Amino acid sequence: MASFGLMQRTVHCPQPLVEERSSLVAGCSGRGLPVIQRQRRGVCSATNGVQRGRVLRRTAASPDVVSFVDPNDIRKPAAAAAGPTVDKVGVLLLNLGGPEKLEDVKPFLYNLFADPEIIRLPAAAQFLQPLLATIISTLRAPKSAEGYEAIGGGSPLRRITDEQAEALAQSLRAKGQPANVYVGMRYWHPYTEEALEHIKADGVTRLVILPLYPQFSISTSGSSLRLLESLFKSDRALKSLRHTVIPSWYQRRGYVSAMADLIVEELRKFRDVPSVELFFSAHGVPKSYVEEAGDPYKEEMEECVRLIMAEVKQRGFANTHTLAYQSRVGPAEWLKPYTDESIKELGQRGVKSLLAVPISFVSEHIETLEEIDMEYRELAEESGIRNWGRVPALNTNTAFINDLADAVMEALPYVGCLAGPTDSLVPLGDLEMLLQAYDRERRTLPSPVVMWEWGWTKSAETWNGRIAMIAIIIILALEAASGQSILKNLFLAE
Ligand SMILES: C=CC1=C(C)c2cc3[nH]c(cc4nc(cc5[nH]c(cc1n2)c(C)c5CCC(=O)O)C(CCC(=O)O)=C4C)c(C)c3C=C
Ligand SMILES: [Fe+2]
Repeated sequence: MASFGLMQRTVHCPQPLVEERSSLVAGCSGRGLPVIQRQRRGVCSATNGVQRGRVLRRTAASPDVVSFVDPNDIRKPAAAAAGPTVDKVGVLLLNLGGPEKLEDVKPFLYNLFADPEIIRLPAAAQFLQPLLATIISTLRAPKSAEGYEAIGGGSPLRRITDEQAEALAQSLRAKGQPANVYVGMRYWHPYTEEALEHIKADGVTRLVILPLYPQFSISTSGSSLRLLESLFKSDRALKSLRHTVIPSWYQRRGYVSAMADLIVEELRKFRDVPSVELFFSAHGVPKSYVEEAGDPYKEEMEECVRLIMAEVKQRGFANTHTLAYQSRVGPAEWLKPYTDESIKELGQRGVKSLLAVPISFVSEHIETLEEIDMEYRELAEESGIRNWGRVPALNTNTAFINDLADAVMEALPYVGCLAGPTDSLVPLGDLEMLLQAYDRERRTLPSPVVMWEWGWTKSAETWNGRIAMIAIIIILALEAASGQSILKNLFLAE
């Protein structure tokens, strides 16, 4: 596995470092300042206490959170740096976005497949990305549209995310921390760019960036953060906006407990509760993201499930569980076990009752409403599973939203602590650091959709790109001539 230094070795953390906590509580004064947090509970992921010159330290807000601090990166505390300006707090919720009407499906898919974090081509072939995105979105659109039609003609994601934003603003107000909450979607309206325009127009002075994905993945939070980084770099006003990022929060007690509440509530609806298999279905990612680029997603997912199961057990339920990965797109290998294969296998093993728990996402969306509720439910029935249940997404669950509000308040003291004349999104290279932790070399990833990686030298890479381009032109020409879709079977394999 390449370039995944932060996650490679773990050391057990001693008890909270009390002296350091107090200096950090006081609004980032002291020697070094807390920045992006690679969070672990009980166990910290660290090499040996120092990571590329950065000191690992517990944060004030969360004693079980470890921050990376570069002792050379000392800037003024946020309060002092703010001067006399009126403090206006903003929270930017990052999400994926979804087509609201059937006509939106194709352009939405184009945006998704044009994202280099979804299909990362070799350098020499990057100019092909728009062409590929056009081809793939055109081929995928009918199948996707069928799914969106089955759930009422569009994605509920925008509505639910807006409701979450409103609920979060209310919760923050109730906790004595008023804030404007903005929604920035990656692939559909309201786009991240639009949210940033509002943030500037409203005169926000401190911004907390909160991806609505509990676990970090290159393809989700990573993609949104990379986009933000480039937008911040190219805008003078944004460059000086003090901000911090909460990269993932799957291990927060409030989130884990809210998930356990929902699971237990659904479990109790079964007649024979102990026999129910808890079936965590996570969104998949290509295996190469994890194994070649060091995406922490799989590790965070497994830990998340472990924490939720521990909480469920503590509440007196000793049910067995399975974690599987759904929604594979294209022919490349994704994280295993696949949800469909797992369901069949459970059926063969004689499981008769199954409670599906969607785990990668906190809103209802096409993959819960169509894939799980319709496709997997049918498959479960065919596999002999007679009793089926599904845990709802958290949406605006009060305990969950209150926990997000706590996360924002815990992050606020760190906003802008290290902001200085730097180009990086989070103070002084910490987005860089976060992204480098899994993706230092920005290696070419075998695309989830098409693959032609067989070179390993610069010139081979160039030739791969050229050959790929020629191949695509030939395929397009053949398609045009024959009127038949040659690529279709590839992309619609799932
Ligand atoms: C092709 C690669 C894809 C990767 C990698 C991927 C990762 C990933 N996605 C989510 C959450 C969502 N995905 C949604 C839609 C969606 N995602 C892909 C492809 C990849 N996702 C496609 C092609 C689509 C469109 C729908 C379809 O055709 O299947 C959505 C939006 C759902 C909605 O209601 O509109 C979400 C949410 C996660 C969490 C994730 C990796 C961890
Ligand atoms: Fe997806």
